[in-house]
Amino acid sequence: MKLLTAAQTREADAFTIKEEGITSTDLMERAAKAFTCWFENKFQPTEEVHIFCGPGNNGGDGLVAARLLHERNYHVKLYLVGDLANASDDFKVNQERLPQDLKPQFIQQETEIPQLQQKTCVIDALFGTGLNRPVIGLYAQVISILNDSGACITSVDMPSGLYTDSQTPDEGAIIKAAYTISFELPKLAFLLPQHEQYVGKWHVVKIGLSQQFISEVETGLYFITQQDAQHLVKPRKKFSHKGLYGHALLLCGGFGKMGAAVLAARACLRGGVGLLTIQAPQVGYTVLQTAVPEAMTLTDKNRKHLSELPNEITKFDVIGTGPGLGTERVTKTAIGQLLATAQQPLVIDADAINIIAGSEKLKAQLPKNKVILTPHPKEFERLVGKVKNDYDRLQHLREFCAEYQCYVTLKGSHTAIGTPEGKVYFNTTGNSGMATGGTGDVLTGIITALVGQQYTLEEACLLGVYVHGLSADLALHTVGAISMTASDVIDHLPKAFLHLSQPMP
Ligand SMILES: NC(=O)C1=CN([C@@H]2O[C@H](COP(=O)(O)OP(=O)(O)OC[C@H]3O[C@@H](n4cnc5c(N)ncnc54)[C@H](OP(=O)(O)O)[C@@H]3O)[C@@H](O)[C@H]2O)[C@@H](O)CC1
Ligand SMILES: Nc1ncnc2c1ncn2[C@@H]1O[C@H](COP(=O)(O)OP(=O)(O)O)[C@@H](O)[C@H]1O
Ligand SMILES: [K+]
Repeated sequence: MKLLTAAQTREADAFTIKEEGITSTDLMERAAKAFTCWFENKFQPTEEVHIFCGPGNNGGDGLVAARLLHERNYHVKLYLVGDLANASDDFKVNQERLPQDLKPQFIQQETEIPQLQQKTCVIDALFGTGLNRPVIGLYAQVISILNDSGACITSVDMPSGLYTDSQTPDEGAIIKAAYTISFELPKLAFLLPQHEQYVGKWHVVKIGLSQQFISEVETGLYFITQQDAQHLVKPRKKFSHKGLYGHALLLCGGFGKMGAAVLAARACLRGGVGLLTIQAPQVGYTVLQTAVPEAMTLTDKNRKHLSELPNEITKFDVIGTGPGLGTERVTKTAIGQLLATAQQPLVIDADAINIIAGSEKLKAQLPKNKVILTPHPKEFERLVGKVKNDYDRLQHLREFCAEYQCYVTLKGSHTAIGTPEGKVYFNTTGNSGMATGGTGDVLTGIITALVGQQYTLEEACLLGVYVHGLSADLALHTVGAISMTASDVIDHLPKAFLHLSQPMP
């Protein structure tokens, strides 16, 4: 599914209005109804609801929500903030439509800003996607007082003051919402960790924006939905055999870190690979043969560290490497050999990334259109240098993928997948239970398995991160976030694949 910029969202609104032959006021009514419907499910009419409206259409939504909630017997207090001489047309229409017994209070100076009790229910309709400069002055004072009050703030479409798709300047005030209710699609800003304190929990409510416009508009930004993931899963054929699902090689593990190889290998098997061979240093032999009996194990000549590639490397369909390797000199040499000789796709993680990041020569040797790198943010910075903020990180992601013609799954709460053509996909599954050692090794195993099964590199990244997060979401029900381990994520992979294999409604 696509993510739209603020400008594209405005175009989508205008297109929908024209296509359906409705007025912008009608669309506003529809949007505010969708918002109110969510709100009514969340908050009881017993509480006071304080609604703060700005001068544009976001404020217009606030006015409609005030009218609708008032009709439903909520105790509404309505505040219209700032100079309303240039308020939008739909704002003015809806100000006229307020019932007689719902009198707004006007806030034109700081002394008129109400002091709210902790936990007071607030709707923030100051600014949405039309924000065009940082919020300062009176609006910033309102935002600051609301934030400091400890009120429970629900933002309409966007937390006011936050830019939709670019870095908000430091001087701009931003609402800290508990909930943000976005119209039709999520916004890029919601997916970036630096905005967690502003966006709170976000939900999307449908307002019937033109599907034709959304399908035709050009964007490089996407988020992965369950439907997308379901479309990717390839059912198995009745007369299939293990030879059809790929022979994967994992070059993983080192002294004291053989667990990483075990996790990657188990995840690779649960990811559906046909055959799996692991090459590991000698200390890993018994561990791997015992912990992962389904896999074949080759031992390195080195006792503690990976130092060589297997002889018959051409027989493997995909090679995954990195988890638990360490960065010993011998291992660096082996990774250099791998990049120089491997003909098959490579899934590169953890210490293999660190080794490559430390050498411009190795970076230049990354084979084009054959590599998936799976760094966490620190590993990514080792590859590209220090980044200034989350937008800068995304820019580096696009540039790196274009320069090296590779795929990168930049891991995080919403893992971002960069492609050589400049697209970025955000994952929507996963939870904080995954913030524990070894979950990244599991992802390496899953993606390696998918590439082995002839998924394209892009498909393997998209399905891999989605199913990885989905497993953790399913694990949440049984083990919770605090106790979750990487092994729990592997244990729930079967359920996750079953979930995605069910026929679509
Ligand atoms: N279009 C539609 O049909 C639909 C739109 N919908 C809703 O509309 C929202 C977008 O509405 P919008 O485009 O009117 O912009 P909005 O976010 O209200 O702000 C613009 C106003 O704020 C002002 N302003 C801007 N920055 C400022 C600042 N820093 N400090 C002070 N002032 C500032 C700016 O003033 P100006 O730049 O002219 O001085 C202008 O008056 C969208 O998020 C959704 O909620 C839904 O109802 C669905 C149908
Ligand atoms: N708060 C979170 N929400 C969702 N996913 C998370 C969260 N924290 C971590 N993850 C996921 O867990 C994995 C952690 O990977 P990584 O840091 O490489 O772990 P390790 O190196 O210990 O294996 C990534 O796939 C990441 O997307
Ligand atoms: K808002």
